[in-house]
Amino acid sequence: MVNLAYVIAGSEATGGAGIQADLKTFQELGVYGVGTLTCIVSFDPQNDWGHRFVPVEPQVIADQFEAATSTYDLDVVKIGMLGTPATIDVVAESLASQRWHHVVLDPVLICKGQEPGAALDTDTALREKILPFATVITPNVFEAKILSGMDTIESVDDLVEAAERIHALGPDFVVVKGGVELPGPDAVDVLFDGQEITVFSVPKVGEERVSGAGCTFAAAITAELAKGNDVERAVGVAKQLVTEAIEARVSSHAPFDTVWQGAYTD
Ligand SMILES: Nc1ncnc2c1ncn2[C@@H]1O[C@H](COP(=O)(O)OP(=O)(O)O)[C@@H](O)[C@H]1O
Ligand SMILES: Cc1ncc(COP(=O)(O)O)c(C=O)c1O
Repeated sequence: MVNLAYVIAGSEATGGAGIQADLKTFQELGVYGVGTLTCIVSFDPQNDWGHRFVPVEPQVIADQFEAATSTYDLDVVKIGMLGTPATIDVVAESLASQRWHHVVLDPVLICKGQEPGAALDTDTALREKILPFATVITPNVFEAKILSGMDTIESVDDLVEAAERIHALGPDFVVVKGGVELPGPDAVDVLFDGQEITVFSVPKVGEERVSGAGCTFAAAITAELAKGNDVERAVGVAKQLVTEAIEARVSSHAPFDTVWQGAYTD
């Protein structure tokens, strides 16, 4: 039987993050990936090679959704970067038209190419319109602070408190990722299912933030859920895969500091 997973996310032109990383991760885990593109992120030579962000027209997003869901029976979806309130509106309407077994939300707020004020609008729209669909949400420390209202997240106890607060917003499962942001030797994530906390911890691979790690992690959770695994097992597989991917990128001396290239090829 072919397992299918769906992703609604943005393109990150170097292939390290975004829908490219999502689809590669699905493939790596033996799941057929179907994708709907929400925005295009590239580098802007006019702006110190910072991010250039272009949203896809809402109607085109709706059309892609219709094509994907009328062709395949999709009931597990990952939501990555949406980017604007208008995109969030159309994705929320589309999600409401189907029944989902799992909706994995990676609450990417904005990328560097957007005005800082855009994060607030996007945050409000995500909370109001997409969060109610999420069965699993995977915030990093920055996103967890915004969603939980906590000023600081600096310890495993803080990750736990953030997970509990975010759980109260509605998702069935919350994974708060400490990553390199949490001080200490380990990359720690906590999963809260409303009753129990499970801690996933590995020694940090370097100290730098790795672009694409969050996309790969949430995509791996999604792929494992599409295979019928439970959330705790899916997070365990995702943690192992993302750690190996970061190790591979570091040891392969990828040409770009913050983007892992060829993570799965060594
Ligand atoms: N340097 C690292 N070494 C090991 N694991 C890491 C490292 N950086 C991030 N991770 C892990 O990768 C996953 C994605 O985390 P993170 O990078 O915080 O997400 P995001 O890309 O959303 O900021 C988490 O499981 C996190 O703990
Ligand atoms: C389209 C897109 N999606 C997602 C992300 C977030 O990537 P991650 O959190 O995995 O580093 C980025 C970051 O640049 C992006 O450009």
